[in-house]
This record gives sequence, structure tokens and C-alpha cells, in this order.
Amino acid sequence: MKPYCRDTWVEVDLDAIRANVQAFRRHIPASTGIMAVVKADGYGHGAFHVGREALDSGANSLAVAMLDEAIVLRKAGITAPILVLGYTPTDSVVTASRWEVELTAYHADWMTEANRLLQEASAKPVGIHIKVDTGMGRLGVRSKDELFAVVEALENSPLLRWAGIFTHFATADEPDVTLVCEQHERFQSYLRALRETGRRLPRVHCANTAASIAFPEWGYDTIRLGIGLYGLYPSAYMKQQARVQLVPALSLKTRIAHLKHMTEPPYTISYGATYTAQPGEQIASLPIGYADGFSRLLSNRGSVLVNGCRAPVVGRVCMDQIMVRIDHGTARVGDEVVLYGRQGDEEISLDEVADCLGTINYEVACMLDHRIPRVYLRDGKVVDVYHLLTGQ
Ligand SMILES: Cc1ncc(COP(=O)(O)O)cc1O
Repeated sequence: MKPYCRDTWVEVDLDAIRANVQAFRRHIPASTGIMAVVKADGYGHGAFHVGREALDSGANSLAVAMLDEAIVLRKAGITAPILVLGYTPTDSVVTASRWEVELTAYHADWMTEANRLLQEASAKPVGIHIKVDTGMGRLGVRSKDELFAVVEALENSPLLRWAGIFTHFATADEPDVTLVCEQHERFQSYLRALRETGRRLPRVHCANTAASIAFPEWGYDTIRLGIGLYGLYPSAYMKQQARVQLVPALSLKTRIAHLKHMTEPPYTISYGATYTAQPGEQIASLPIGYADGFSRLLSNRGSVLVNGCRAPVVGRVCMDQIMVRIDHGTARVGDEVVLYGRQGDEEISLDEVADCLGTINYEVACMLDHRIPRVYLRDGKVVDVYHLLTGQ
């Protein structure tokens, strides 16, 4: 029995996830690992299914934004290393130990307090990746003095294991490489300073998707592969360059719920009557709205695909429904409609939707609400369905 009762779904092609991992595998040095970034529930695609597919396809570890996301993966059976990329309060470090999740840290006091709490709880050691802020201006140490204070605090904390050191780039997806090269040189100077003390460094990593594409030689011990894992490029520039061939994994689909030929008044459509149909127009109502993450900004601006042709969104996007005008061919209630993805020769990419909304493809994917079930395909066949709303 289908575990959802509304004909609107996100389709995730696991073959595309596999292909994208393998494309990066070919592009980066053989000695460089792949850390699949599955935060924000796999950029909206489903962290567990994408993480498992990535690991089965050649990734060595996973990364998430917060410890809670890592625990969900552990409970679902993921045993591979998982790194929390964001800040974790020290009062959660014992939990991290219990679930064997590695954490990011960059304060000497944090190390001391974390170690004390682990000792108090007789907990197992926790792996720590030290974050260096080389220009992202978000998290991390910002000087060699800070770095050495953090490293020494970690080395004096028997229940903390130094597992990694990393930085994050702010402009790796842009054609002008000045800032990203400055960041990389700054990162290298931190690594040199540590090596000059005779220390052996743990896992070193700095490359997100963009840097992995543009500077595969900066892969070090592992890349942190996010948006590229999902078959999306970090920027229009990188999409145009296409140095790595990617396959978009996500489609958003629904079915026509109602259809009318506007043969007599009233001709207005949706709240605010912002669209007035012409006599004879064919208007379809679709069961998806802004509560699903199909933005209200697409009112009278977005398009969908019906019968392999574009159909403009007409009137305001409602919380749970939209209306579109079908200009090509006839349609029937129940016909499949593609909101994001391909139908026939046409495609509505997340990039197109992002441009329409004045945002980026990352946000368009992440804003897809869990009211929409995720349907997983392999070889074109449904292999699993996950619907957070119903827990099935
Ligand atoms: C620290 C960190 N590392 C890596 C990523 C993945 O970035 P992409 O999605 O652009 O690959 C995100 C992030 O916040």
C-alpha cells in the first residue's frame, strides 16, 4: 500500500547519487577520500538513503551540521565515521561519545570542559576536528597563537582524540580565484607551523564541491562533497565549466487534482484574484503549495511541466495548492506533472527555480518540506519510500 495519501512526491534517483560520487572519485587524487555531506536531511533528498548510497558508491565518511542529525543516522544503522561540521555545546559531548560521532571544535576552553564532562561520565574518547577560519568568517581559530592554544588544550585532554584539521572556502565557486587561493595559502601556513613542531597531523581537509572541482589537488585526506553529490553545481560558473559531469538526483512531481476550461465567468484565479483567465483557457489545480516548500514567490512566475510542455503558474501559490495554465494539448485529472526535473524533452532545473526566486539551488532543495514523501529509485524502479509525516 502506498504510504502516502496525496499524489505529490520527491523522487530521488540513487543511480545519480552513485554516478556523482564516482565522477568525483575519478576527478580527485586516488589518495583522497570522500566525505559525503548529508546535512539538512541530505539537502532535502533524505540523509539516510543518500548517505548509505554514497558510502556504497565509494564515500568513506559522512558529515552533518549538528549532532542530532548524526544520531538519526546512527539510529538508522549508519556505522561509518560521521563529522558534525557545526558548533556542538559541551553539554552534548557525552552524547557524541555515546554515538561515536566526531565533533568540530576551535576553543581551548571547550576542550578542557569537554574533557572534564567526559571524565565525569566515564565516557569513551571523542574525535575532534579543529576548525581554522582562513576567510569564511564563520567558525574557527584565526591565528597561529589561537591554533596552538587549542591544539595544546586538546593534547592535554586524554578523552579527546585529535582526528582532523580543516577550513572552509567562501569563494571556491567563483571565477576569480584570488580569495580562495589566499585562504588555501593561509591554511597551508597553519599546517606548516604545526608540522614544524614535529607533530604528525590528523586528517586534513578543506575542499567543498567547488574546490574539489576547481582544485582537486587540494583534496588532502578527504574532500567534503555536498551539493555535487546531489548532481547540482555550486554556481552558474561551475555549471558552465562542467569540469565534472553531474547528474541531478531530485525531481518534484504531483498529479492534476482538478481541471477546468474557463468557458464562463468568474475568470479570476486564487487569492487576491491576481490572474484573470481568458475564455477557453485550460486551468489545472495541483496539490502542492508553499507549506511544501514550493515558494509563494513563484506566484504568476513559476512554471511546471504537463504533457512534456511548460505550463505557467497562474495566480497566487496557496499553502497547499497551485493553479497552472495548460496551453499545449489536453490534460486529464491524474496526469503526472513535473515541478522540478525532466518531462520529455523539457526540464525545470533547481537552478531555474533558484534564479526565479533570487536564491541558490541549495535553498530550493533544502526548503522541500517533509510533508512530501521521498521516493527512492534504482534502475528506474521504486526501491523505497520514506514519509516523515507518517513515519513510514
Ligand atoms: C564546513 C562545510 N564543508 C563542506 C560543505 C559542503 O559544501 P558544498 O555543498 O558546497 O559542497 C559545507 C560546509 O558547511
